[in-house]
Amino acid sequence: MAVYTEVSLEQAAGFLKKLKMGTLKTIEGCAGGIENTNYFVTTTQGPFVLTLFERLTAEQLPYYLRLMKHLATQGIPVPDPASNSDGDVLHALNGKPAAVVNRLDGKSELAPTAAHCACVGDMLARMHLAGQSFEMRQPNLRGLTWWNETAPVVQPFLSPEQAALLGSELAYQNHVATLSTYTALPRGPIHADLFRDNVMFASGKAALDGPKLTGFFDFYFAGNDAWLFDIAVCLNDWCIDLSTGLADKERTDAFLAAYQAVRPLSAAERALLPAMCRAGALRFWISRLWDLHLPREASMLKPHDPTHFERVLRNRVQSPLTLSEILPTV
Ligand SMILES: Nc1ncnc2c1ncn2[C@@H]1O[C@H](COP(=O)(O)OP(=O)(O)O)[C@@H](O)[C@H]1O
Ligand SMILES: N[C@@H](CCOP(=O)(O)O)C(=O)O
Repeated sequence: MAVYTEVSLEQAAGFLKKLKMGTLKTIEGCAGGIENTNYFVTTTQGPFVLTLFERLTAEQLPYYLRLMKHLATQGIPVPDPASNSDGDVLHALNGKPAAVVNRLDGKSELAPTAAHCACVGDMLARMHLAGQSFEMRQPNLRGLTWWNETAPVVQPFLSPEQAALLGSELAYQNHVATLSTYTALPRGPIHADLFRDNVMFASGKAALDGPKLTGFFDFYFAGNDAWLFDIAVCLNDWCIDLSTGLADKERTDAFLAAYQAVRPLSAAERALLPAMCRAGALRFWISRLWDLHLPREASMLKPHDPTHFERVLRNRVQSPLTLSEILPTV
């Protein structure tokens, strides 16, 4: 659980009342998540999620919240932030920036099949296309610049062998960023953290006919970047065997076929997918090392295991995706 800032029932009730969101009935700290303080709240108007932002600033937040509103308006299933009477979606509570969004139905699928991966690939491509008309711009704040800044901070905690891998992969990604194929990658708003725990699927009777995706959420790492990076982040989580860190071919093919049925990959994307899979693994290895070794104060906190992404990274270096996986039969 991650609750960094405590909110009392009275404080939440007053806050929701001012937003004209009904009378508070229940409030409960959310399990899962490591970045923000989240509470499930139920009011007379329904179930919502109240988020207090711990890391993000009032300058960065409008991009994420407006992007969610834009995507929701375009028919992509994402939480829609509540506005006040002035149309503002960013509020404040207990000295922290805060937002309230509708609570998505269903639950996360932590053991996805190829069918779940196909649902995510399909919706990710739709989300990328819908994001094209979003006018705000903000870089991916967990991109190459952040990796270059953060690697020296985590490096002292590594063995010589790990430090060598970190150094060589960082050098490789700095080189990739200079390639003309990299410059040619199509770009737009990306989620950048679309892991299994950031997607909801229908549960119970609603799932009897097969997986039904009910939403993407947690857009607080989103930014303008290569769509291919988003694809790589997904492949590194949805299509990896968590016990070995190895890619699962059936799920990889299902994800890529579904994505490409909506938006076929360009030549530059096909060329750089193996490199972006390494980039995606490097990004989360660094951030998990950072979270583990330089934690913030939290009343409830469960850091993720960095060695998992070290292993995924080594596997992505040793066994890059083959062309048949990159271009499955659509
Ligand atoms: N809009 C939402 N609808 C339903 N559940 C949500 C929603 N937002 C967050 N949650 C729940 O809260 C948990 C933590 O949210 P998350 O955004 O992942 O936190 P963090 O930003 O701290 O990583 C999620 O795992 C999910 O169960
Ligand atoms: N997905 C990241 C951690 C970010 O936390 P989230 O709960 O906000 O997705 C990881 O697995 O390292």
